[in-house]
Amino acid sequence: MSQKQWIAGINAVSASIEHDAANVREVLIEAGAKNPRLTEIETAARRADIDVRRVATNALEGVVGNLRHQGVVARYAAAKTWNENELEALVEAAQGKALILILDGVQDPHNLGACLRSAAAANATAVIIPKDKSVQVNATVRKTSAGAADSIPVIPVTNLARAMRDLQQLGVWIYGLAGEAEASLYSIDLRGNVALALGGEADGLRRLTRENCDQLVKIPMPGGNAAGGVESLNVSVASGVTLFEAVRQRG
Ligand SMILES: C[S@@+](CC[C@H](N)C(=O)[O-])C[C@H]1O[C@@H](n2cnc3c(N)ncnc32)[C@H](O)[C@@H]1O
Repeated sequence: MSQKQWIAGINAVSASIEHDAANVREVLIEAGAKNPRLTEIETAARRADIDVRRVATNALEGVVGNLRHQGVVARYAAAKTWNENELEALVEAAQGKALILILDGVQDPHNLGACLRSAAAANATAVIIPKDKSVQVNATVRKTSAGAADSIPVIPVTNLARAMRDLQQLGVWIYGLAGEAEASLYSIDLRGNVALALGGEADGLRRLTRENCDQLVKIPMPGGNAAGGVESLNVSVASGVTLFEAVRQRG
């Protein structure tokens, strides 16, 4: 069953109309707004047979709260939601080339959105997030992901350690990304069934997650601490670097 979600902002709404009009149920535009891009959205929505209404600003805020809406929001029938029972079929369908991103406790919706965008661009199989202690896919994540939140399977799991063991049973090798690891990302083979586990902004990989990885690897930072006082990369940057090393190796 699909879920109704609101998306906000000029780029997000126009992209949804352009790429996925069938799932856009309704567009609300701020009454009296003069921005020509809003008029373009109105025209595109009407052309795609989507209901469009001009409404007061507080009606827009009523549906998306504090999210920056730039005068336009859309009610979107989001893509299918996934659950952990579907992981096995996804891994099997990848035919020995599953590429899974595990995000252990990412809190910032912009970071999760950026990770999903990179994962979709890398043609990853799925992204796994814990149901607890992690931001879930919400309107901000959807907006930041530029549509990826609805194109890549995002699987919230109740027990991340158990999901990792299930993946290992399916023949998936799990690499944990940790700045203090001995081995370098560039020394490992990422061509088979692999999962890449990254930690949240403040705490990194939790102990149990770390213990369930087959190997920990680092992204070498030549400047490191000495150069700019930087101890680690942002989780979305680290995800992008790691996913695209896998893409490079897979040719
Ligand atoms: C902002 S960092 C977390 C920093 C956190 N204070 C810690 O102690 O790990 C978020 C995640 O990005 C990944 N990461 C960041 N820099 C990395 C590096 N140089 N090598 C490997 N992973 C890195 C790790 O998975 C980390 O948990």
